[in-house]
Amino acid sequence: MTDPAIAAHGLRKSYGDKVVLDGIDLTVPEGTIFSLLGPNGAGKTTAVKILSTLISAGPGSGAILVGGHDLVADPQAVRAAIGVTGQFSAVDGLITGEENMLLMADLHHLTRAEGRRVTAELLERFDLVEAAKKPASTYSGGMKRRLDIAMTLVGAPRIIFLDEPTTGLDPRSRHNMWQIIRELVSDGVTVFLTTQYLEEADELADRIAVLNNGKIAAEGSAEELKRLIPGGHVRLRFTDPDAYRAAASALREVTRDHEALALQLPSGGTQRELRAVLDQLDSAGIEADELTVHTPDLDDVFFALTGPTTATGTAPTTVTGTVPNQPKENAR
Ligand SMILES: Nc1ncnc2c1ncn2[C@@H]1O[C@H](COP(=O)(O)OP(=O)(O)OP(=O)(O)O)[C@@H](O)[C@H]1O
Repeated sequence: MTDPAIAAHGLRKSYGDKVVLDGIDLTVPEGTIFSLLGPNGAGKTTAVKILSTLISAGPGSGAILVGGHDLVADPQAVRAAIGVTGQFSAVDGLITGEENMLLMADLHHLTRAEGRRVTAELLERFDLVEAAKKPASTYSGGMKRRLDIAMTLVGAPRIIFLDEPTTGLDPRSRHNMWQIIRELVSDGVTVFLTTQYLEEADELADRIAVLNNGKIAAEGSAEELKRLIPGGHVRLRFTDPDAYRAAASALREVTRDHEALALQLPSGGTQRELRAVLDQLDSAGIEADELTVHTPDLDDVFFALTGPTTATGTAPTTVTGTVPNQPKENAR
């Protein structure tokens, strides 16, 4: 197995007596997308700034390796391996998109010819050829983000930090950005993504960590995180009131909805659990008109892990633990 792209142990940071990161561990395998989620002010940007050498980690932090280089001992090597696009764009609005790109090429000490080649290639890839000669201040939000990422790629980084890359973008531009991120990863780039959009983490991330009160409250794939939360259920709907009543007495632990002639059973939605329900109905000779499986979504996970109970100091869960709060009713 190759070394992880990012391996941080006991990452700490405080501002005055406010502890922002309270000794968190982060491991991101190469060529994957890792998403750090958390409410406003949880410390996501702080983590990105530390890992990208913009600010130093707090005293007492453990070893932090980025691209295999020690952050403290060799920050230059880390900087050479990474690209960062923050919440505030590096794009200079007074010059054209192309000039912004060429400036980046200069900063990376590319030769003139190489700078022009890379710029042309990236402008093409990010659909900015038509706009290339216009001042960047005239670009839309989506175009500016694309230019920002294109500028980050001039130095061919192996690890990219994207701090809320789609905030403020419309749905189409957001989907375009997701496609760009997927393409980066298929080229072998590692992406460290912070986002407030749970749907974005769900779509993109191989692994997600939820940051709350300075700690990682839970970490896992989107599916693993969803399994942490109670609230999955199976809903059976009937058109025949007799069938509905028969099913309600045949099945245990059901919640009844008389008006809709619907029954709801807690279930993780696994094949085995579904088969058990269907077997019970079969042996009672009942057929449901509709069966739907509802699984908790990442919103439920987020609310459960970052809710008021955890904020008052109750120990949050880990991926193997149990979640203290009940999720909101899953309305989707
Ligand atoms: N330079 C600083 N001086 C003092 N406090 C700071 C500084 N930078 C960040 N903080 C505080 O640290 C906490 C974490 O901030 P950070 O920007 O990392 O959060 P975030 O999770 O990225 O939030 P958001 O989702 O709102 O961007 C906040 O309470 C913030 O006010």
